[in-house]
Amino acid sequence: MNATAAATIRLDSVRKQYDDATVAVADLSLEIPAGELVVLIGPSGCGKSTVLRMINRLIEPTSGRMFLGDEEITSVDPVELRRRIGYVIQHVGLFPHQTVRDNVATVPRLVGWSKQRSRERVLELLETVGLDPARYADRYPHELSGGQRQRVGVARALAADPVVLLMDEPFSAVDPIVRGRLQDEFLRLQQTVRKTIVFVTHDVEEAVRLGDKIVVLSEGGKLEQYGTPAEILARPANEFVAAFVGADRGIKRLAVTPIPPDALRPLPADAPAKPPVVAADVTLREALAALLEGETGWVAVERDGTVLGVLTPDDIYAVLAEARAEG
Ligand SMILES: Nc1ncnc2c1ncn2[C@@H]1O[C@H](COP(=O)(O)OP(=O)(O)OP(=O)(O)O)[C@@H](O)[C@H]1O
Repeated sequence: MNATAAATIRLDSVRKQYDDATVAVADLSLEIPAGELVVLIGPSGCGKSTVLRMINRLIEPTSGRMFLGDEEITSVDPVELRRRIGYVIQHVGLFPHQTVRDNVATVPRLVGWSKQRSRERVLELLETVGLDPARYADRYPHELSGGQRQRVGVARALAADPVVLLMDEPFSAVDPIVRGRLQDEFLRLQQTVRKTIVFVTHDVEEAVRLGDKIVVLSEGGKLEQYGTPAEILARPANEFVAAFVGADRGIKRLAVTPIPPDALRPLPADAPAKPPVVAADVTLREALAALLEGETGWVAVERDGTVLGVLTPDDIYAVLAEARAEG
């Protein structure tokens, strides 16, 4: 897929105060690098959606400035701006009386693409999000499952090749299994399209799984920490972040910690012919899952068919304890 260059998003002392004096976002400065997926998390009401909706000007900031690349977007025409920014929300908001094909073609048509170009783009995108166009393009939204509707929502948001994608709890209305699958697909999609994505969730696990970086906000849109998932789990900046990411952050860290090659032990002489095995590039979480499924009490780690060594539960524990001590 031909991707338009992604753009850096910069917020400079952005504030939103409502008429009733509620300060949703007090004074937020933040830079989201081009092509990265940054997740906003924080307790309910802390201003996550407000931040997102200020970026596409569905909510007008009270003060401060916002930039897309070098362009200040605080004062551009909001309708024109929104054509350059994809937006996906929890309940998708597909047009119920339009087919999947027409829903996805909404923005390409608005921006004046030819019928032919729009049609090709729709087919390409449906394939990309895992929906066979022959089966689904002419269905209506009510003829789809929740997960399929969410995929159409993502395809629609990507249709006119936006420079930025804003996603507000896009996967929280589907069951955990479908959510896991959508997250996996979405990560694969991001590998291809490399958009700048701002993703809101209240789910720490989702943030850790998807985010290149995570922004932890507290009430009033106050920035508590901005860092990679591994940094935030290993070294929460303060009590607020530690409490928010949870007492089980050791477990969560498994998902962002690679297998350290120097922690491997030699393959035991009495190893069975088919021990549990994982590839060397998976995380400790996958290694632990494979280990727990087998009966050996360890898991073999291999690269290109060669066993590099084995990992035991004690080794996994030691890696986490070491990282904690460093933090
Ligand atoms: N129109 C409004 N008038 C006054 N206050 C508002 C208005 N809209 C939102 N707020 C307040 O702004 C704050 C931030 O709301 P926002 O929806 O951004 O939070 P959030 O972090 O996305 O919450 P959640 O996780 O519950 O969706 C909340 O305290 C909310 O009550």
